[in-house]
Amino acid sequence: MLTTPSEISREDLGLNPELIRKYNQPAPRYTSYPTALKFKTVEDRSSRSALLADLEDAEGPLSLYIHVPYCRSLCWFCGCAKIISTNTALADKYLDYLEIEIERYASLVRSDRKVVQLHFGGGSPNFLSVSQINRLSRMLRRAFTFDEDAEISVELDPRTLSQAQVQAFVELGINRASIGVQDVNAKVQKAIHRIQPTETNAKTISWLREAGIGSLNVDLIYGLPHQTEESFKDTLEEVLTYDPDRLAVFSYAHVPWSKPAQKILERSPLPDADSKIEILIQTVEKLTGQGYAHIGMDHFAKLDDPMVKAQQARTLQRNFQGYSLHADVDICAFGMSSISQSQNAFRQNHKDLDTYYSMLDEGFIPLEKGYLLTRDDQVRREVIMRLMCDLELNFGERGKANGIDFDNYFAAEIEELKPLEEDGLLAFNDAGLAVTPLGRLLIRNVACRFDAYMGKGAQGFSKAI
Ligand SMILES: C=Cc1c2[nH]c(c1C)Cc1[nH]c(c(CCC(=O)O)c1C)Cc1[nH]c(c(C)c1CCC(=O)O)Cc1[nH]c(c(C)c1C=C)C2
Ligand SMILES: C[C@H]1O[C@@H](n2cnc3c(N)ncnc32)[C@H](O)[C@@H]1O
Ligand code: MET
Ligand code: SF4
Repeated sequence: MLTTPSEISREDLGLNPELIRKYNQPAPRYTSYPTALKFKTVEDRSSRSALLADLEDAEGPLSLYIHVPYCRSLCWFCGCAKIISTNTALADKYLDYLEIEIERYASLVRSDRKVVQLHFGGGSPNFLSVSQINRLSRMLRRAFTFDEDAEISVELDPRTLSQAQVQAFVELGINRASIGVQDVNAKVQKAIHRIQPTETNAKTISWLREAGIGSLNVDLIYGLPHQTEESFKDTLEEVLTYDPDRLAVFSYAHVPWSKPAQKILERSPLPDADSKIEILIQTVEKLTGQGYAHIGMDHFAKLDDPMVKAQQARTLQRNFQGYSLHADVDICAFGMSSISQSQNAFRQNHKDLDTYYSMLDEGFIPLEKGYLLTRDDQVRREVIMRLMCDLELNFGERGKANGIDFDNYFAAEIEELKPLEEDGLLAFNDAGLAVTPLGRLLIRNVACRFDAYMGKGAQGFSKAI
């Protein structure tokens, strides 16, 4: 039986840099299985229809994702799909196309499906002006029916946020917000090209709280230039004074082959692997000592947060937005590069804005890539997702849920997990296995044992720590 320990100490983690180094290998973040790297280019009309087919008669709740790619300036560490501009008018055109896409998509799904979740991500959704936010709100409400209790969340860049925008998002219905802080140290901020004074964060938090937003998340990154254990301790202490409900503390993913601007960071001193491990251990100790649970990987939430309750109830989910409370939803994602997910398929929109526009002009759903899950994919997806969320696996239950004899189906995988038990990442028990606090940090390296596509090459993925 898994418990969510309120405090995790260095000893619990079996601090052994050797061991962490051994397991800190590139592995997917499993926001999907198979990962987006497995998606196949949509070649023709029939493969597009095949990807859309399982939307046609599907029922059940919907989760919507809207990608707003614009940002006013470039953070050199950034791994997201974004376009840098200060020209707000660009977003008018973007909204014109989002409107086409939303209407075209909505005509494919049953009109009695209710939206239980809506997330605005980016880029920076607060690149939009107040009137643009209002317009987006109208088009979503026109196309879809929202559940009264829908969870509506937005990612905000505090540096460019106004109180009027907060108000507009509140009128749209947001009840959760996530703000990018990354690091509060001035030297680090200069090195990453993101100057964000403390007062800016404080003002943002107070606007959001005053507006009645009950759930706030703060994003931080460790592994950035000039960061040390000492400097990151200050960042954590400062951010804890904001009293966020959730924290995401990401390991800096250095992928200069896909994000060339990250090469600029190579000119500054980056913490080495051992310092990153120290920073992470300190983070887990500090946050779990201050009333946060370690959900797994990079996520922390207050002990009374619904996310912690969902984890205890084994109902937590994992998708492209990270961890989520909504089970059995189809994700309909709109905008450049966004990824949709339904029972049997993943669909990704074009990552190039002009192509995204021209596909919509030509009357299509602007898909670039997609993937139809095989039966084996579905089994493995279920097992990997439960492991990532529950931090344990009940072999009997997983077998039953997937109509397989688990021990038989995964005999080779179970064998491969034995060395991980010896190294203290997990423990086998009568029912199956449970991940240890050390294993939580390396959960993607545990999960990838169930990934049929990992093989020898894990190219393109970042390391866990
Ligand atoms: C706000 C921007 C986003 C971040 N992640 C995503 C978005 C929209 C979603 C996303 N992240 C990844 C994929 C690919 C599919 C997958 O592997 O599940 C998608 C659709 C993975 C990913 N994210 C980063 C890298 C380097 C990779 C690929 C390799 C890997 O799995 O490690 C960088 C990165 N981007 C974001 C974060 C938080 C992050 C790393 C911590 C934001
Ligand atoms: C959405 C969140 O993703 C995080 N983020 C953006 N780019 C990277 C990267 N290269 N590595 C790790 N985290 C990143 C930031 O913390 C941002 O706020
Ligand atoms: N763009 C915002 C920020 O950096 C939101 C998180 S990054 C997608 O603050
Ligand atoms: S971190 Fe946020 S604000 Fe910075 S470039 Fe990336 S998406 Fe834009």
